[in-house]
Amino acid sequence: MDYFNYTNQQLLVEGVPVEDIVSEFGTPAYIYSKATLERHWHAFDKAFGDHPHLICFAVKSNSNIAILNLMAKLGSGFDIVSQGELERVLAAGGDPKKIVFSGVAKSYAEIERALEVGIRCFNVESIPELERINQVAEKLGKIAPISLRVNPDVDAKTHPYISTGLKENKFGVSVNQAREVYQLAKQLPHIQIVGMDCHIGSQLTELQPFLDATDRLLVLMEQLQEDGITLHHLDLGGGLGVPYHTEQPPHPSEYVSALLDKFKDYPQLEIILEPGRAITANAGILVTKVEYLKQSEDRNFAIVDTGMNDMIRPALYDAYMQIIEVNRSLVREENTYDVVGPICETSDFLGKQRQLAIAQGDLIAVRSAGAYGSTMSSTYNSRPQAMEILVDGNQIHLIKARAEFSDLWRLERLLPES
Ligand SMILES: Cc1ncc(COP(=O)(O)O)c(C=O)c1O
Ligand SMILES: N[C@@H](CCCC[NH3+])C(=O)O
Repeated sequence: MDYFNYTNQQLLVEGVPVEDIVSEFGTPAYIYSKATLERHWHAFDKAFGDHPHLICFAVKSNSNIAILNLMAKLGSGFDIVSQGELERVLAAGGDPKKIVFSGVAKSYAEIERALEVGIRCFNVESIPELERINQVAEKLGKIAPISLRVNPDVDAKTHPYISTGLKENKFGVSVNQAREVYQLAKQLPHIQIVGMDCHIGSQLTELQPFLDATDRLLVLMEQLQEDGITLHHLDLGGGLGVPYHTEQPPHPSEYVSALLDKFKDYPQLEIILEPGRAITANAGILVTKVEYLKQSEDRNFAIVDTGMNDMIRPALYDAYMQIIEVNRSLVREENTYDVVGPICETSDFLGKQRQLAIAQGDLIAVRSAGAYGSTMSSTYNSRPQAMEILVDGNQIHLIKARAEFSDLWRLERLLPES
C-alpha cells in the first residue's frame, strides 16, 4: 500500500489531504508518513528471518529527533558519523549498544564521548584513527570495540560523488592492506576487534556490486581466521537505492536474501546493515507553493517558495526528483516548466522541463524527499529551513518548526562598541 496517493485528485498522506496540512501549517514543509518509515524498516529487519542481524539506520539520511525516536522504538540500531549525530540518537532514546560510528575524521572528543556512553563499535577508517582510539581508550581505562572499514575497490555504478568503495576514495582501508591493519589492531592493548565493515556507495540500483564487496570481505574474514582473529559481525553498510524516476532497484527483501545466500556457512555471524535512503526517501515529500509563473523568451519558470537551501540534491548531483501537483482537480493549462527556487544561484532548481498543470498560489510536491533533504538543508540567503511534519494515521505532528528570523543569527554577536 502506498501511503502517498491521490483520492479525488487530491494528494493524501496516510489519508490526510496535503492541502489540509498546509492550510494549518503553511509551506515549505517536509511531510513524512510514519507508516511508510515503519514498513521500510521492517522490510529489512524481517528479511533476515532467524539470522543474527542488526539494522543500523543511517542517521545522516534523516536525523529529525522524532524519526530517530521512532526508529529506537522499533528496536533499530544507528549508524552515526559525528558526535552531533550521537547526541541526537541519545536524546531520541536510542540504545548506545546499537550504535556503530563511521566517518574518516573522528576527533579525540568524539572518540571520548562514544567510549563514555559505550557504543557498539567504531568503524575505523585508517591506521592513525585506530591508534588514536587506542590512546583515548587507555586514558579512560576502557577497551574500545572496533571494526575495520575495508575499501573493497568495487565500482558501485552510482554517481561519482556518492561512490565510496573505490581505491581512489577517501573511505576505509584498502582490502590489500586490511590484513596487516588487523594485525596491528590485535596488538593494541585497548582495542577489541569485533567486526569488519564496508560501504561502497549510495543509491545503488544493482545487486552485483554489493555481492562482489561481500565476497571480498568474506575472503578477508577467512584469512583473519588463519591469523587467529575471529570476527563477531560483518557490517555491509547502506546504499540500497530507491526509484526516484525510472530506476528499478531491488526490494530490500530481495537484497537481503541475496546477501544471506552468502552466509549459509556462517549461521553465527551477525550481519549489520546501515540503510538510510531506502528507509526514508520515499517516506517523505517536500511541499512548496508556486509564488510566480514567469515566462522568459526561452523558458517557463515555476518559481516556488523552496529551493536548493531545503533540497540540494538536484543542484549537487543533478539528481532527478519527481514533482507532482497537490490538487489535480483544479482546472489548469498544462505547460513545461523549470521549477526553480528563490535562491540567487543558477543551480537553484528542483526540476527542469517538467509537465505541470499549475497556477500561481498552487501547491506542488517533490517526491522521495525524505532522505538527504532536511539533513542537507541550509539557511543560505537567510531563509529559515522548511518545517517538518509527521503524519501518523489521522494525527499530524509538527516535528520541526520553521525558525523565526532572529533564530538565524542567534549565535552571532555584534562587535563591541568602539
Ligand atoms: C558509512 C555509511 N553508512 C551508511 C550510509 C547510508 O547510505 P544510504 O542512505 O545510501 O543507505 C552512508 C551514506 O552513503 C555511509 O556513508
Ligand atoms: N547525500 C547523498 C548521498 C550520500 C550519502 C552519504 N554517504 C544523496 O543525497 O544522494
